[in-house]
Amino acid sequence: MKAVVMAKGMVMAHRPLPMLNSMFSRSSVSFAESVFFQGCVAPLSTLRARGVRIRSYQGCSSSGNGGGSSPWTRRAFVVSASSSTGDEKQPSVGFLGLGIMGTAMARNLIMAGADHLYVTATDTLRYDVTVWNRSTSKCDPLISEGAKRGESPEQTAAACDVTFAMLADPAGAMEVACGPQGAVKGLSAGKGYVDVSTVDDETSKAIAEAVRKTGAEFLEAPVSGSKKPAVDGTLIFLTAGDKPLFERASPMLDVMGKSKFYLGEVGNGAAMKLVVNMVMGSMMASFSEGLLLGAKTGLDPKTIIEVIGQGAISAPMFAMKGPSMVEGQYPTAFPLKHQQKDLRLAVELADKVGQPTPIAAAVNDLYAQAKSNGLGDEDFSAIIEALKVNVNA
Ligand SMILES: NC(=O)C1=CN([C@@H]2O[C@H](COP(=O)(O)OP(=O)(O)OC[C@H]3O[C@@H](n4cnc5c(N)ncnc54)[C@H](OP(=O)(O)O)[C@@H]3O)[C@@H](O)[C@H]2O)C=CC1
Ligand SMILES: O=CCCC(=O)O
Repeated sequence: MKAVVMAKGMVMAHRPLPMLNSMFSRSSVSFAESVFFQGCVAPLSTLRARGVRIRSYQGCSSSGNGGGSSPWTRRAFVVSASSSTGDEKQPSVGFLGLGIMGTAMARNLIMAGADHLYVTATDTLRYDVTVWNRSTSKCDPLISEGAKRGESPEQTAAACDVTFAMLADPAGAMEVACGPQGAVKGLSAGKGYVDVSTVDDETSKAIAEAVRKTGAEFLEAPVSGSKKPAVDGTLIFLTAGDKPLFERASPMLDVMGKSKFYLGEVGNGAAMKLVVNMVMGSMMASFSEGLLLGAKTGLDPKTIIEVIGQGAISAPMFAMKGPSMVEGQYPTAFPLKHQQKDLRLAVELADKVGQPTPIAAAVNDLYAQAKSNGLGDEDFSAIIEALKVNVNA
């Protein structure tokens, strides 16, 4: 069993156990007390009093050497430990796809248990996490933070009770689930596969069918919320599929998110996600047009953002992205290429069910053009650049 003893979001680094022990036994006991009272880190004595045997640990620091009056201020630790009984089975969790979202989500699973440290020793780190990514180097930071390395999606799914997948698009999700070394090959009765990628309903249904043929259960669970909510563990899960898996995976979803919706049949989660992102893509394009039109008429874009922020159309997205858009900066949280993929999938879904979506269709064309102009890896707020090009053309 491992115990996580840290505040969420801190940067990890290795430290030897003797150093940890000496930190808590010498004059820096004040560190242990002060951090404990801030609710960040439990002193080792507290862990031991709760029956946890310390084996080894990794230290971490949020800001260089701590930056406070004590060199240990704002430091925290991940401790590999065993309980005095040692007979609990840790649920094993696989995570396939360590991009912007997957890395942050898997990290929260690795860190799970920090909030429970004060409850019982057996509540310390609840998950034994195995990670896999196509570009293997993306696994390294999480391995150093306590995860195991998966050799392939197949091997990861075979080794884990529940496996999550967070892939770029339908093709990636299919490849990882059903490809030659796909997760489906490692699944069997009793296991679960949770696809949190944003895909269309047909892809999700095809993966569900392949998963269920193995006897395993399937849940689609695309997320609303971007990089920061993924880091903060405040995503919104839009789930559908096998209810028993929803229930089994709920504690894991709660580690990564702030809320979850269960929407019934597979396909409903995908549809809900596409509806939300269709609206979001149009909002961002419209906001961009407003900023550029205002600027052309001589208005200060910062004042436009302030006025919008106080009225009925205020949105956290405008307040968050607007100031950097005005500066021509687009730090990537949600890549533009993925926003275009979601618009394309939403328009295809609308076609399939016979619902006109002329606004989304036009906005999709705009994002597609921005992507072919080299903006695909920028944040989707870079759509404003495509409008600058159009206006000048
Ligand atoms: N970023 C965001 O704000 C949000 C994104 N989403 C959705 O989540 C998903 C992931 O997004 P994000 O993390 O931003 O994307 P990234 O582009 O950062 O990561 C994509 C991941 O997919 C992997 N991948 C792509 N194609 C394949 C393939 N054929 N086989 C194996 N692996 C593949 C990549 O592997 P490799 O590293 O090897 O390239 C990488 O791990 C997307 O569906 C996106 O629409 C949902 C909510 C918010
Ligand atoms: O799919 C990406 C969603 C981004 C967000 O909800 O902010």
